[in-house]
Amino acid sequence: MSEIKHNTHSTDTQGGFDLHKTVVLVGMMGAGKTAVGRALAARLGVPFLDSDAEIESAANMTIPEIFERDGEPFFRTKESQVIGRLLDEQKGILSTGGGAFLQPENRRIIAEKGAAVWLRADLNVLWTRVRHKDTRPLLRTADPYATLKSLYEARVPVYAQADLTVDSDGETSIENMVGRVVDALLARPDVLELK
Ligand SMILES: Nc1ncnc2c1ncn2[C@@H]1O[C@H](COP(=O)(O)OP(=O)(O)OP(=O)(O)O)[C@@H](O)[C@H]1O
Ligand SMILES: O=C(O)C1=C[C@@H](O)[C@@H](O)[C@H](O)C1
Ligand SMILES: [Mg+2]
Repeated sequence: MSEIKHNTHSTDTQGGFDLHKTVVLVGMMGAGKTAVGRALAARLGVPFLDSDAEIESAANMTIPEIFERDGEPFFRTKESQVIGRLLDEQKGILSTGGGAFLQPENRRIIAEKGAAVWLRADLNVLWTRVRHKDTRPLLRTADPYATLKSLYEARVPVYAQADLTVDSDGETSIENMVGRVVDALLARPDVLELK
């Protein structure tokens, strides 16, 4: 009987991975930075960090509460501090908030200490993922779709400055996205290698 040969693919890896720098997930609200980031960290066996979650637990408030009480500029300052600290503390997967990569100083520190991966998704896909949730203060407007669209148009050229882009279409499961990100990262041996 002939032996069945498998392609060498991220999903077949059993020997583990060597992560050389923190992978920083960037992209719009609903891109899957948190959901894909958590599953990616589990796949690679590395810590998962989320700047939004860190800010919420440090403040003991939700992001909408922080925006309401202290304002967006305060949140952005905290976000930069948290991203800087997390990049210094340990290597892992760092999911950022949707606006984090817009700040030039954040892009500089991410480029210096990590590798940025843009999780790209079409506007309509993002909208279906965020429309029923009230957890994004920037979308608390009279026309949240129009707000999402204008943020999308303004931000896409900035996200495109990430080191790598991984596309998510409407049908892509979170596990599939993890496979796509792993494959993209393995093409960058300065970031990720098989053991
Ligand atoms: N590829 C995917 N397939 C199916 N569902 C997804 C996918 N990516 C994300 N989702 C779902 O979309 C919703 C938003 O995802 P998530 O919270 O990870 O986005 P985010 O990029 O972290 O957004 P934010 O910038 O607001 O933190 C979640 O319910 C998540 O499970
Ligand atoms: O896109 C944004 O600017 C934001 C996205 C979320 O992750 C949070 O960081 C906050 O709601 C702001
Ligand atoms: Mg998130």
